[in-house]
Amino acid sequence: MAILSEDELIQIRRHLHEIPELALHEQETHDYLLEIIKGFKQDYLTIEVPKELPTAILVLIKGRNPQRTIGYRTDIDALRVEEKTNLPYSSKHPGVMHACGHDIHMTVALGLLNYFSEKQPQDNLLFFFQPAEESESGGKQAYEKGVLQGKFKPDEFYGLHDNPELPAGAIGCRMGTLFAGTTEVNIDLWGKGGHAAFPQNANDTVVAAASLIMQIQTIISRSIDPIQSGVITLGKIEAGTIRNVIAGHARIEGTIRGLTQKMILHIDHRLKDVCEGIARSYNMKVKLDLNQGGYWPVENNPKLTKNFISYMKNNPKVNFIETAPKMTGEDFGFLLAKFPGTMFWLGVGDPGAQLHSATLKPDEKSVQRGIDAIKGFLINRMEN
Ligand SMILES: CC(=O)N[C@@H](CCC[C@H](N)C(=O)O)C(=O)O
Repeated sequence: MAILSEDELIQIRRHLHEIPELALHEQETHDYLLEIIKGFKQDYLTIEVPKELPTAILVLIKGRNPQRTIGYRTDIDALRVEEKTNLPYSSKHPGVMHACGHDIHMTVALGLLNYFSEKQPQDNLLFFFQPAEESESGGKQAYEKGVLQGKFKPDEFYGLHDNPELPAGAIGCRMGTLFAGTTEVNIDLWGKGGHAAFPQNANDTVVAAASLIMQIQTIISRSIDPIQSGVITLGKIEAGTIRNVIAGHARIEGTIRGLTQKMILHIDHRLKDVCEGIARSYNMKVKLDLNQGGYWPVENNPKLTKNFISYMKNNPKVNFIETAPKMTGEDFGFLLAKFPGTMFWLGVGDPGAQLHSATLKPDEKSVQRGIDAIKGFLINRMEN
């Protein structure tokens, strides 16, 4: 195979968009990626599917005169979102959508891999197609299961996330923290169900959950320094079965965000206090389960990121935009705590939509522009 044209890349992206899969279940995506990668020139490639993480793919391109192994990571999973774009290549998997743009991420990675499989790089290049970014901490799992060891250990690591607010193909980055750390929150309340007409004989978890949700709102406004930042979003609540039965169980699911680990732990701590208070005042069992997994703050390495920004800023073909930190989470944060590197944004020019929205329609021009900018950076990095 020769170097893929922009049209061919867009066809690949559209196919990936049609087959979104949830974390750790990315089998069709994995098989399609592998089929494409096996179609590339194989002379310098070593391809491995780690048995410890079977939907992942590692591809090492042997360098001409390697001084280091440069890692490039893309995530491959999708979200439980029902697509509403009306695109002819909309998701064929009901209730699941590439609403976070990982189809764009994968296509950019394939474009880079395709280019360097034809034009052997100076350094070794490692491509990591990582499952489970949206949940289940695929990056942390890969690290802890020893997937990124031996010849697959990067000396430095790069990865991107698409950004609908930035123009298509623009590169966004900053020194320091790019993304927040997150903690997944699950709260179960157990009271006593009963007849709607006899609340005195029951212990209503809907009322307790409502009170808990309102008290949680005071954590950000009253317990943290307003100059610092944090978020608690409770995205899901379930309780009861029918209007005239008092619910004996309620469940709330949410996520905590903070730009430093200290802030996340502080919010975690306050949440525990509030849950304990609700348990006491409503006389019911409240179980709080907090799980940070691998969603650590994404801290860019100072030296490598300075070099990355300097290349992007000084390249007249790149629209570089210095960005503020965002409260999105990313399990690349865990990998950047283990390997020095840089995470950056790729603009996909869809300012009317947000990540995770059912109408997200990334501008496909971002794919080729992203490949060109990152390819230029990688070549420059290998030469310096
Ligand atoms: C870029 C992005 O949207 N990432 C996700 C990461 C999920 C974090 C974790 N599962 C949580 O919800 O806490 C995000 O929601 O920011």
